[in-house]
Formats: sequence, C-alpha cells, structure tokens
Amino acid sequence: MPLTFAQAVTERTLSRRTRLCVGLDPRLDAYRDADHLKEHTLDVLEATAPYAACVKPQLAFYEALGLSGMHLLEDLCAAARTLGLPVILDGKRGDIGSTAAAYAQGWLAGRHAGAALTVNPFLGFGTLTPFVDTARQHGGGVFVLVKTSNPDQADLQGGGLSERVAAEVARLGAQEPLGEGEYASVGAVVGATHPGDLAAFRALMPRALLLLPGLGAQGAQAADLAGAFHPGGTGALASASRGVQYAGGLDVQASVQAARAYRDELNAALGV
Ligand SMILES: O=c1ccn([C@@H]2O[C@H](COP(=O)(O)O)[C@@H](O)[C@H]2O)c(=O)[nH]1
Repeated sequence: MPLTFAQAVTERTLSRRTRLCVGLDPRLDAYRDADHLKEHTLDVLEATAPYAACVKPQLAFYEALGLSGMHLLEDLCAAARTLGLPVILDGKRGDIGSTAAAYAQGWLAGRHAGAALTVNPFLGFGTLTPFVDTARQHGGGVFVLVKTSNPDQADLQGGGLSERVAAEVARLGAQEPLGEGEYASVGAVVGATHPGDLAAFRALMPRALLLLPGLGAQGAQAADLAGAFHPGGTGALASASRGVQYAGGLDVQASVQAARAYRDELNAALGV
C-alpha cells in the first residue's frame, strides 16, 4: 500500500529532519520568457528537495500562464513524485457541492491522487464533503482555511469564526481510525504570522496537520512557530515561497541556502 499524504509527510519529516514546505510560485515578470521560468522553477524544486518535507505550488501562478502553466504544473508534480516529495496544491477551492465535487475530481483524483489541496469552507461545512471524501478515497489530503496569514483575515475570520472552522476540522479528523502519531487526511491552514495563536489551534485540532504559510516574505520567523508542533516536531509544515524561490534573485544556490537555513531554524526552535 502506498503511504497516504499525511503518512508521507510525517515519514519525510522524521527521516529527512525537515518541517519546511517549499512554495513554488513562479512569476513571469521575473524571467526572460516562459522557458526560463520553467527551467528555474524545476531547478529550484530539485535543488531544494533535500531540505523540504513537501512542496506547495500556488495554482494561481500556473493558471496565470495559461496552457503552458498547466503543463509546467504537471511536470512539477511528476518531478516531485520522483523526488519523493508530497505535493500540496494551493488552490483554496470551494463551491456548492456539485461544483466542489468537480474540483475534487480534478485536483485530488486521477493524476493528482495522493496530493493535498487547500480548500475554502466559506460556502458551508457540507461543501467540504466532496473534497474530504475524494481525498480519503485516493490517499490524499485537504487543508481547510482556518486562519489565513494575511492581516485583513480578521475582517471575516475574527469573532470566533476561525475556532468554529477548527472545531469542524477536528470533528472530521476524529472520524478517521488513526494509529499513534498519525494524522488525519483533513488538515488546516493557520498563518505562521499568528505565532501567539498556534498552540491554541494545535490543541483544538489534535489530529490535523497544520500548514503554516507566511515564513519569510510575510515576516513570520521560524523561531516563533514551535507552538504548532507536537513533541518530536511533527504535525505542522512551515511554508516559504518567495523566501526560497527568489532568495537570491534567480540564483538557485541562494534558494538552496535559504531552504537549508529555514530547515535548520525550525529544527533549532523545536530542539530536534
Ligand atoms: O493563509 C495563507 C494561505 C496561503 N498562502 C499562500 O502561501 C504562499 C505564500 O507566499 P510567500 O511568498 O511565502 O509569502 C502564497 O502562495 C500564498 O497564496 C498564504 O500566503 N497565506
């Protein structure tokens, strides 16, 4: 049996000693042309893989490139599979149930079986069902937006809404029979930019993998993220995109150094 997404992340976290999620968000204006973008993005993936627990392409950047972006995304996912890197497709999908089912089919089944997808619960908890069911059927995962990293999240996510979503993530996770140290297929996005809240969300969602975006370019620091992890340094993934891909302009060795430094800072913060 192949490992599920959550098992693969935990296995890689422990065997490679890394909790870093490398984000790959290629921006056309940074490159000479689309071929240059493709070459650099795949080079960064391969070069930083030894320091990565997983990789997270933001679908918006691939969609912005049209058909060539979709081809690049497929090449990137195939390369990640070859490198043994679990993939998180950051698409923040969500819609009425029948449309959600189509999104789930497209991003969590077929050639994306075993990947994870970020999902938006704003249309109601029932609309998460097709994503959760498809992820479970195909050994994948979902990361539900609980408290996003941007400052204006508080406009809508304050007033206890994030905690209500967290309770639903915990309820879904409790449906899954898990062994000691295992995580559910239903995880949560909690911004690394909210370090003071991480321990509380960790406690609210004990079986959920937490995806923590915001490391680097958005100002979050590895040293502040320990509250999101379980003892031994499992259960969360800290994500940096621009801070790795464009760490030194387009110098791939600078990306490698940045990924290694984030990995080391996270491990030091956790004492692992
Ligand atoms: O709450 C969230 C959820 C997702 N993101 C995504 O993560 C990366 C962050 O990029 P950086 O360059 O590391 O700032 C990007 O793809 C966002 O769409 C997030 O930032 N916050």
